[in-house]
Amino acid sequence: MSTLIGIQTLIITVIILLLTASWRLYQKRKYYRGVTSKLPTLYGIPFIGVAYEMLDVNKIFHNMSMGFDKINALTGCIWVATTPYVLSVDPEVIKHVVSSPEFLNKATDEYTHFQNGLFNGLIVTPAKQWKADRKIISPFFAHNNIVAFFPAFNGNAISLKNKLERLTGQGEQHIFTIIKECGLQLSLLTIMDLKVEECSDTYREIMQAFNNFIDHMGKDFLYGWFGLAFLSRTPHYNRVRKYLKDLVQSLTKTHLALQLESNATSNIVEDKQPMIDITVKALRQGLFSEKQVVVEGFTMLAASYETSVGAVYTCLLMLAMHPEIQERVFQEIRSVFPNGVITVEYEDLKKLPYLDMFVLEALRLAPPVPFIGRKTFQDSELCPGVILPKGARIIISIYELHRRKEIWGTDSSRFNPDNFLPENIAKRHPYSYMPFSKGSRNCIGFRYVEISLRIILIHAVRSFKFSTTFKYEDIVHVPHISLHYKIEPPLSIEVRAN
Ligand code: HEM
Repeated sequence: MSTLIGIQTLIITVIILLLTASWRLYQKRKYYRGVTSKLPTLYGIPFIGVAYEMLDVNKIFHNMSMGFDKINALTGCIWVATTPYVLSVDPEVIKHVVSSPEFLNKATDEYTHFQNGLFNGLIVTPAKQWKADRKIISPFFAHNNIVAFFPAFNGNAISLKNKLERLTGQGEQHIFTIIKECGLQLSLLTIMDLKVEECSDTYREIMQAFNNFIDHMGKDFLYGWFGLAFLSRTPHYNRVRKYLKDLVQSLTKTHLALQLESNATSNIVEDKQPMIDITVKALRQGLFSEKQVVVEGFTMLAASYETSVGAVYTCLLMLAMHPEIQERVFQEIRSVFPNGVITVEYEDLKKLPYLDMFVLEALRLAPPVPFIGRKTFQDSELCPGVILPKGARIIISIYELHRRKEIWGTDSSRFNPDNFLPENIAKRHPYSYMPFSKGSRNCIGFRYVEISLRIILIHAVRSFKFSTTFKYEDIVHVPHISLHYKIEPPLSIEVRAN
């Protein structure tokens, strides 16, 4: 008898839960009817939406591309579980989104992995606080400050070159770890003013902790799509997080003491200012709290490292996979540095237009940040006739935008630096290409990386010839915190005679 009552109670509970969930879904669909009646919409299965399309990470970019083909439009709406997302690869819509103040907030669901108490700085700062924070940090990215870091950029590129040299003549080798080591060293130096000896235990510890942390964040990001982010928050994640937090906190304290000691009121600006000097100065002026100094430092460290190392690896890979293009890049670099490269100056960078085109094309086909997401904080017009209600999420797939056939032609996936000949650029909408996003909330570090990346390539390409047996067509990109490769192809490195 009691078993029967138990079953009855269970059935009634399930029915009530189902009815409540259905009612909430109905209300949500009603709330978004103004959008879904105007934009082509993929509803998928009730309560699941098209989430099943995202289960296989290796196919996400492919499925997204198919999705746009299915709706036969450049802007549409998809339901993932019970949440609608407006997706666009329409340059005109994108222009409006990234330039309008009502879209300045980030789509919090897509950035949950940043909310770990360390990384939740400028990238995810709510719009109302973001402008002031960005202004405080921006002197680090001022032209003169970046140029003052040229010796650091050159030193780092030489360090990478020396490490690659040890792999020459040894067949195909995995070089991504080496690139990451050098990338982290550069970020620690320019952002945290921390120079760590390569063979030291501290260096190994930081490297390991940082990579572990990024791996955890990657899981956090992928699980987060299904509301399961808590699965990634393991005790190990917390330990690594604490180690890194303590590290940045102690660096902050040291810098604060140094600044106070040297001259508490001095306004003399050093020739180059690592970012920590700028944020600690803001702390002294009462513009930042100590927590903000730590969070912004860490955010910058991670934002610069993860994206830059991906860009360096992609560029070397593209050179290896396209020998004729590599030869052109090399010949151009040789014409500017006929006797080899000792150091690269700012003026040298202006003499390498083909290298520029090559880099632009590499970031087109493998943009390190493949998606960006925004959220409306009031009802906002997306495009004529379509009003997004408050709280609507908009995803811009930079990856897909950079490959649309409507924009880049029928062989849009082919690696072709000529896409960036001035006459070809002129034919395209300016918002067809945006590896660093656009508008006021674009990548604050884009000049930093444009310069540091080119310096690395100049040193590397002038010294070595890269090749690989891995085929360009077999590359599979997967989303992580930044764009990753399902398989990271190994490269062969040979020393150039001259
Ligand atoms: C190839 C390398 C890089 C690429 C492709 C890249 C791309 C991007 C993109 C697309 C955004 C916009 C993100 C969004 O709206 O969600 C962004 C934002 C940002 N990037 Fe980068 N980035 C790169 C390197 C760097 C470097 C080197 C730094 C720092 C030294 C940096 C710091 C930041 C920060 C702090 C933001 C947030 C800006 C804000 O919201 O005001 N990035 N980046």
